[in-house]
Amino acid sequence: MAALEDTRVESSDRPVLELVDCGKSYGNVHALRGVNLSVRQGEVTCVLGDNGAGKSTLIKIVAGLHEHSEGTMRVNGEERSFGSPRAAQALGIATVYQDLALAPLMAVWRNFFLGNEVRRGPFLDIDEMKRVAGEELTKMGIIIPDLDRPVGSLSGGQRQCIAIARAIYFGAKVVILDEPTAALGVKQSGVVLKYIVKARDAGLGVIFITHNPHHAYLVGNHFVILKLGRVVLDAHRDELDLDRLTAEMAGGQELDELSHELRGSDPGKVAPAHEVEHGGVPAPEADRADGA
Ligand SMILES: Nc1ncnc2c1ncn2[C@@H]1O[C@H](COP(=O)(O)OP(=O)(O)OP(=O)(O)O)[C@@H](O)[C@H]1O
Repeated sequence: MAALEDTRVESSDRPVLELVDCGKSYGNVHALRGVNLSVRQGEVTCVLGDNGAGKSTLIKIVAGLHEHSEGTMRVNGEERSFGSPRAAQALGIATVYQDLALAPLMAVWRNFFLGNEVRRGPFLDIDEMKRVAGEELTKMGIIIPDLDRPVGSLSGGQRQCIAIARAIYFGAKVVILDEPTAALGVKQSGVVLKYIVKARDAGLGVIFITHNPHHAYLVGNHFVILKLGRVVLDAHRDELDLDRLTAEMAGGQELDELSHELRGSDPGKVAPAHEVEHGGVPAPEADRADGA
């Protein structure tokens, strides 16, 4: 499968964000152990993993919500420990959560500036905010004819794109996307995936958290699979194809063992996992929705 487009800027050699041997424990639960991750500008780094793999924990560390308990985190080569989301944002690390932190009843332009309002004296400078929001969204290829529309009336894909555009406008160098396509249908996922490519081409380091290897492979330059808090695969796009990524994500060997077991109990009904299309992964929710 080919990438959506390959017009990206030359990615830099030095990672903008780096985790070295990072770990996080909650009491005696080791949510992450020995995790190495390098995020480069102009690249999409996909972090894949099943439920409980440690994806949310990783996001929380990089977003400044939680401190890591082991290892080192570096931003532009300097060792850092954020302590708060504000500290992460100040270093250009923005997180777009699944629930988006957009206010559904507020207009598009108002959401774009939420928390960073432009004022003229004691008053909000509404004209200026509308002008800039319109200009920026258009520049980033997001066409929303009426900026006074409440954000809640837009499609899920458009909402994701506005949240990403907002992060970029306010100076993000790294943007972390927490399962941005998980709740979307095929068409809307496509809108978001195209926008991820735009963010990458604009020179951002994108961390794309997802369950879906098909979505990851469409836009990713670099793939990391987490399992039970550990990195089980860390590969560049030219080192693996979609089938291998899907099989690794599905736990190829475990699936083969399972299909072997199941075949023992009901022969003829269960195909060997490696013969099941897409490595035996059930069609993701997103792909079953109608995408409207
Ligand atoms: N606050 C917490 N206290 C105790 N254990 C936690 C806490 N947060 C996460 N864990 C545990 O850490 C492990 C990793 O969880 P995490 O939420 O990071 O996984 P995930 O990959 O995001 O999963 P999902 O896709 O289901 O959200 C799990 O075993 C989870 O139960």
